[in-house]
Amino acid sequence: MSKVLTYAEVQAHSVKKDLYVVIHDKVYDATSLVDEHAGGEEVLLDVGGQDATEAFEDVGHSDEAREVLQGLVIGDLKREPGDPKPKVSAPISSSDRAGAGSNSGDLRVGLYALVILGGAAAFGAYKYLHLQEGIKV
Ligand code: HEM
Repeated sequence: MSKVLTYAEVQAHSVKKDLYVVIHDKVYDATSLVDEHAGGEEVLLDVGGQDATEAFEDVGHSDEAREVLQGLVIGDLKREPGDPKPKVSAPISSSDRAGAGSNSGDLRVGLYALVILGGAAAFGAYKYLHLQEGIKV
């Protein structure tokens, strides 16, 4: 049973004994987590009743942490005009990563070409200089 909460409703739960956070526009009840959180209670209290997406993602939480998160979901956030904007526009999905991968693949091919051409040029220069030295002697 998934609820829809407004940002104002989430903000009303910002104390240790009643702590909601928003991550990727879903609302989580982090109350039970406060005492067990490996990152400490302070960081959770800091984002209590607010959008914690950026803080959560910046830490680079493990898949296990994401599973814990799934167990805490209570509903979806309904953004209303005037509410704070999403901190991070979209979760980094595997398809995004694949896209980035192919881009860096292109870049890598370019870099290889550069290294090979650079090597060839250096070899040519070396040979040329050697030849000149040879003529001088
Ligand atoms: C309600 C959502 C959250 C859940 C379910 C959660 C869960 C966890 C878990 C399971 C770990 C252990 C390491 C891992 O598996 O990645 C962890 C570590 C950590 N978390 Fe969170 N966390 C949440 C929110 C936050 C937020 C908002 C912050 C803010 C900065 C934060 C900061 C940290 C830090 C700094 C660590 C690393 C601790 C260490 O490696 O010593 N977490 N969290």
